[in-house]
Amino acid sequence: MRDAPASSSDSVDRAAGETTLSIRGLVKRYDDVVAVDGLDLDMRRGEVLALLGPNGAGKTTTVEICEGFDRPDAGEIRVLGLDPIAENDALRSRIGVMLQGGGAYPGAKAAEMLRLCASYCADPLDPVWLMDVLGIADIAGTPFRRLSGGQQQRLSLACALVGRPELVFLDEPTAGLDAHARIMVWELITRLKSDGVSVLLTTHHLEEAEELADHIVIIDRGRAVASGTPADLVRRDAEGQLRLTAEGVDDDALASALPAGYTCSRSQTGDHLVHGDITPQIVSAVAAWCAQNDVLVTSLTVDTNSLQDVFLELTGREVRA
Ligand SMILES: Nc1ncnc2c1ncn2[C@@H]1O[C@H](COP(=O)(O)OP(=O)(O)OP(=O)(O)O)[C@@H](O)[C@H]1O
Repeated sequence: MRDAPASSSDSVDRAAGETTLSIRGLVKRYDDVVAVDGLDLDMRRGEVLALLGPNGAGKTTTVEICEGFDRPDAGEIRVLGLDPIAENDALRSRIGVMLQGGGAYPGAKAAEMLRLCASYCADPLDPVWLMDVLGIADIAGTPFRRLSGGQQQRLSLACALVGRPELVFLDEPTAGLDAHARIMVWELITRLKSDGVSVLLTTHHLEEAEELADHIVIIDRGRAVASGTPADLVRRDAEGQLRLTAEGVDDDALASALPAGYTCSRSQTGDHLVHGDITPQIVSAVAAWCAQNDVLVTSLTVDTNSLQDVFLELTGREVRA
């Protein structure tokens, strides 16, 4: 990445890598609401860590405590080895923060805002180059309040990155972005990672976490309910399973066409799952049954859950306030 933060490593060995963020036993209460309830978390240098969870799960609270914007009620937090409250001055120049909802002066022009952020940094990136990379060069003279939601998001991201941070907190960085802008942000995050920058990202887009994250932690009601690589999570409980995506499948009829002991069920996302010893003959039998019953198969895969299945299984299907 031209003009980007100094490089250190390309890939991360989780066991061996240097810890850039460590959270132990984090608790945060707001009156009678327990926003974070004994959370443990680790991030390594050059790693993209995605925090997933339903609305109100405690993601933003966790991120804001790591940034030093809020005090924990209990627990130990170290960001780049520093206490985010007691050592905030030393920490601030080493991290980048993209808040949910911006945090900008409404009348300030886009380029002015970015130059102001750059002026606080010892060795900033070139603001003109950064606006170009993020596709917002042509709104440089536009006041913040007149920018579209997606342009405001990208400007906030530029402000988070201009100081060449070692660790970046991105709270829902692609919320409200169109497909082109989202891909641009994904490419930028990938480039940051390859330059050794650690990225903590919250998102509601599960495919974003699957695409970008080295490690995912799913949070529910302030607690980590699962963690692992995207591949680990989708393999969870999936051994001996064939997934069929197709309209018009009767699970009982399909099961009765297979040898004794095989069962069929619906997944949380509406796919059909065949359980049992999945052999080439069983895959072939399922495909043959679909052909005989005029069922068009759009996907047939072995031994995986979707991340959405795992997420819904762990956090339930009800909509949270
Ligand atoms: N300043 C605050 N005062 C009172 N309650 C708060 C405050 N900040 C967060 N909460 C509560 O703490 C809980 C966790 O909120 P948080 O914003 O951390 O969740 P989240 O996982 O980021 O949610 P979302 O995905 O909706 O952004 C929620 O019940 C929320 O209402």
